[in-house]
Amino acid sequence: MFNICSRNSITMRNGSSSHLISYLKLAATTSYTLIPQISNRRFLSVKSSLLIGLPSRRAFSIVFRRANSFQRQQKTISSNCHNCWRCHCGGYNSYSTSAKGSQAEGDDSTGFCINTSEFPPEKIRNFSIIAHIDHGKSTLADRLLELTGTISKSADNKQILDKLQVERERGITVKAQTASMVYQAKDGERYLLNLIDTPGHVDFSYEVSRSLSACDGVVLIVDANQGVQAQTVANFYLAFSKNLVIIPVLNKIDLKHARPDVVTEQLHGLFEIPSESVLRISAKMGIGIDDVLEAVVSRIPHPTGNRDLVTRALIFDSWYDRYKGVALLVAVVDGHLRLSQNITIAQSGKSYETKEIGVLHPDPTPLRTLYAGQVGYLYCNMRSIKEASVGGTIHPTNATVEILAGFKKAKPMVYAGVYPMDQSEHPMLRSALEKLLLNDSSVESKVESSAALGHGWRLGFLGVLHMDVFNQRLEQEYGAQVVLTAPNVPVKAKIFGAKNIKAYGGEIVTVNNPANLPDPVMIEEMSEPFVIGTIITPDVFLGEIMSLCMDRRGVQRDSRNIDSERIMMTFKLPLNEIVVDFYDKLKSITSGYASFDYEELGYEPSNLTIMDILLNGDLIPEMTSIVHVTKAKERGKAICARLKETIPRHQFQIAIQAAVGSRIIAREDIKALRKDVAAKLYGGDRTRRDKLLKRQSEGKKRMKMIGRIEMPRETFIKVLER
Ligand SMILES: Nc1nc2c(ncn2[C@@H]2O[C@H](COP(=O)(O)OP(=O)(O)OP(=O)(O)O)[C@@H](O)[C@H]2O)c(=O)[nH]1
Repeated sequence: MFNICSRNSITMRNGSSSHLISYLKLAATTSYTLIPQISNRRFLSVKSSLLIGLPSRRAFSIVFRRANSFQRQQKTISSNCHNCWRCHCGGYNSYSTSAKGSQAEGDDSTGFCINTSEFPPEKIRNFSIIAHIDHGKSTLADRLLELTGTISKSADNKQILDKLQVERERGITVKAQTASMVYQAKDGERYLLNLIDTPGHVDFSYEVSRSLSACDGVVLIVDANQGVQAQTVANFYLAFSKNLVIIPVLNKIDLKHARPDVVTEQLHGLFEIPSESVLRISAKMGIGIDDVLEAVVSRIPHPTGNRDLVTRALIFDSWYDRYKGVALLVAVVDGHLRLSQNITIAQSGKSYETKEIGVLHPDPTPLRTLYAGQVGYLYCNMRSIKEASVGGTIHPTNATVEILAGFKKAKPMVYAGVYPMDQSEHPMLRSALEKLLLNDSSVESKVESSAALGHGWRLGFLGVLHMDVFNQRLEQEYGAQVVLTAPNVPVKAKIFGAKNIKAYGGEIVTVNNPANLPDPVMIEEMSEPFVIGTIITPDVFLGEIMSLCMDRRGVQRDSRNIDSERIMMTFKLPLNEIVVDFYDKLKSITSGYASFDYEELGYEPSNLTIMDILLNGDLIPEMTSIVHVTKAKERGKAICARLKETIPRHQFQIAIQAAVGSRIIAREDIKALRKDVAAKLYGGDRTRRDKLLKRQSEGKKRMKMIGRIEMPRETFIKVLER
């Protein structure tokens, strides 16, 4: 009997059940028994659509067989196949075939029935793929998975590891993904390769830096056409600073305009990478992929852990499963992690029993043990997100171990308020946020409330794209409709006067919400965050880029040619000036040829001021912002004009004002709705008409003094939304 170890789950993720149907048909017409790799629930949820077109009741038995066999797998793992994660039989059968069903029984030639205990640290390689955005990381990951037989070859394999809907829609990776695969190297040995595909955009660099902690080397991809870009530089130095082995790879050599020699020269000039160590591949066409695998095996060192020591595992990611609770992604450093083992998280001191343990292959694939050097996931009935600490050390309960170095906490660059559309949805939004925050540990959250928007949260993100993606994930994955307020960067205020310092709990107050800024009379000095921005561009755009940066209060630090046409410039820029639309502007003036990346420089004193918005003299705290003195007028005018467009006309005139202290710096008026009170007059004395008009204008004056400005919630949202 054969098991058909298909890549069904991948087919499902792509939104098509056609492959699965064909396997089922195959199973129905032959004597095969299908034991697919996807979870019970997903399988059963698509059951009805799978049954369409299947010939007999046999199809039913296949479906139910799957459900039963999965449960059996949890309970009985036979001695035949202790750690069989490849064929997923859980010890139920000794041998299996590939998805093509072409293997004969007992044929182990492509590595079926893998026992993870076979792979001591020397036979393991943990590596990440890093690159500038769109240089081909996920495409290379697809080819590596195909070549190692982890997934079956198919034209449908496009960015398999980009699992989130937002990633598929935007075509970018936002979440690092892990996949384990087995590779038969040219030296005749079989290696367990744990690959982590990382995001390229600077806003997700925390994902990259966390992933690198579980790796011993990286594959640095550079597009052979575009050459070195800003994030290539940032990623290179990140890997370099962590002492990781770097395998430089030029991708897209199939492109007509590829310039592999020029790009190799760039790598040599910028990073002193020897030209002969640079691999040339085309991930799309599948050229040179085995060279990458060979380089991974031969150049990247194996993990240094020891199986005989007390277990220590580093938690480097987590996510939430609706049915199983919190999943932890771990890198086992020493010893081993077993099913039904009592473990403790050193940082929290809390203990659990492991309920499921496995590897991502690339879908969660249960097994019994994870050994030193291996990377996998575990469920341990953890329900609360507060218990899961990314960067934490797992050890056996009752053992004492040295805690592993964790991660620096991510420093949010941009803050925004998140409120439910309707306050009745507050509990639902809270639960959605908790789950998503578990999945994205770089987001900071704090409860806050606003008179206009009710109870909500102030969230800190690594950038505006990060904020957008988070918002989209809240909507798509949790159905939460939220109001996102305009993003702002944090500022620091230095307070003076012992009494004030005591009241604010310190001399320096970090303000994430402009409405919470201490009274300006108490502030001695304000500082804002600065960054070092790196721009790589063809030199013809030099002039426009210089004026854009200067307009954004930038100061040039450095400039150097990276080849005969391209230049790399660095600027010191205030984060506030680049956070929203700088990159878009840069792309538009350079027709998309420039790339931009930045790194934090810290806070520096700056001439900042607080700008209030008043409606008929009343302060609207939600609209308060902190701006540079030189930009206040421009910003004030823009906000007043936007408010004028969105506030509906009232019976009385509305003055919209932007003020810095007591000085009004911008003003717009919304004219009153005019009722023709003299309409019913037919002739008569002129004084009768004047009297009516005078009474009307007095009424309006009174209304203006006591009348509330009706700002429908939607109006508020429109102005606050970016
Ligand atoms: N011609 C050609 N195109 C390629 C090659 N590799 C990738 N691409 C294309 O480049 C685009 C980006 O590829 P991805 O694999 O998504 O790039 P990425 O680096 O993972 O992107 P992010 O995750 O967003 O940073 C896709 O349209 C791919 O089809 C290649 O070798 N040749």
